[in-house]
Amino acid sequence: MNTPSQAQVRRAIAEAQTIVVKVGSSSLTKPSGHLDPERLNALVAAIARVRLMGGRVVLVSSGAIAAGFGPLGFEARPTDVADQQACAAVGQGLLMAQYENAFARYGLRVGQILITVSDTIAPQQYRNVRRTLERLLDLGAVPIINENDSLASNEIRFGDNDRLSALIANIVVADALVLLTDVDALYTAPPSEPGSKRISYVPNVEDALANVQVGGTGSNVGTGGMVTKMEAARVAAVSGIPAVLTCASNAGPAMMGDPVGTAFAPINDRGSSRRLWIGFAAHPQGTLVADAGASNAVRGGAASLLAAGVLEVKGNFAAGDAVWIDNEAGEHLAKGLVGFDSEEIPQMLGRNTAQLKRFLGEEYAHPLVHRDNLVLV
Ligand SMILES: Nc1ncnc2c1ncn2[C@@H]1O[C@H](COP(=O)(O)OP(=O)(O)O)[C@@H](O)[C@H]1O
Ligand SMILES: N[C@@H](CCC(=O)OP(=O)(O)O)C(=O)O
Repeated sequence: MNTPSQAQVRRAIAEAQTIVVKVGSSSLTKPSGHLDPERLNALVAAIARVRLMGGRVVLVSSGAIAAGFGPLGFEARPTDVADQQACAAVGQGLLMAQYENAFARYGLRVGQILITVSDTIAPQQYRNVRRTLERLLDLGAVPIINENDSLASNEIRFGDNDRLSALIANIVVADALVLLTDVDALYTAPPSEPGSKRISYVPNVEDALANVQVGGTGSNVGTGGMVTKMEAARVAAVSGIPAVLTCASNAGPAMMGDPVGTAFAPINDRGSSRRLWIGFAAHPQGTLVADAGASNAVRGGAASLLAAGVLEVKGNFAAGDAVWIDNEAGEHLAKGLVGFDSEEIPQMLGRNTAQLKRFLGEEYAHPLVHRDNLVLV
């Protein structure tokens, strides 16, 4: 696709029907570990304006831990995981109570959704998340999403809401992603470094990653810093979704397409949300090893993976799970959703469609991975 101009990207954001807005902890809370109602109310006012003009907004809000540690008597954001989970349990309630009040002033309802990594991986849960979000939006509510910090174990956490917001933008097929933080834009280096310069437009985020020096969080409550925000902008760009990054006080102008913060151009056309999910979220549970012919066909991008071209199956998985498709050298060629359980596949290997039908029955005469469920890596 042709690289759009900054004005085109800003216009696309202004015209977005469905917007995912992500706001960081430092934009909603005070360093003492309490909510900052004034700043939260200002953000709600900006979102309500878009909502009342007919836009659909999904809010991914951090801040549970940062709003909970003060009321629980901690002087600073705790580092112990159980402490953090307890703070999140308290802070999430406070956060939602404040959002509910603030949105109610505009006659708007909010709906809380707490997500774990597995909800974006397992196909059934993914479909449930999607259906609930769509229904909330259809009913005019503002879904407010956070990671389920109190239940997620450390090993299987997103840990930051930046990447989660990009996945949510895919799930709801958003037209724009707005990343709100405590810095007004992306800089060529962390703003604390002398000489760092503000960047107002990133035509290709993958190229920019090589030229920008990104650092960790600048506050005592944020988590991912600019690294995870750039990753979120990259996932959005690759998914065909324009993004803008700026400070929370610029939320209104950012959503209106004004030239604030840093705009990121999409670098691909929009894919189907299902394919994007396979590409970004689905965790492969096993591997199908393709022979040379099947490897070429898969690499060509338009072919299904047939049992006749598969040499080996590895791992335990069920029909519908994601699997790697590797070549004989063990290189990953593609990721796909497999049509059969791992135990069913060995008897199918090397057989063409007619043989599968004759020896195993009609229900086996199908590709192992259909091309619609396959994404090249
Ligand atoms: N190249 C950069 N440009 C802008 N900010 C950067 C850069 N590298 C690191 N940062 C830091 O990232 C911080 C924002 O990330 P973070 O603290 O995680 O915010 P949030 O809580 O909003 O998610 C900024 O305050 C800034 O200090
Ligand atoms: N889920 C955590 C926040 C995680 C996170 O991404 O924080 P931030 O870097 O402030 O966006 C919470 O609500 O405290």
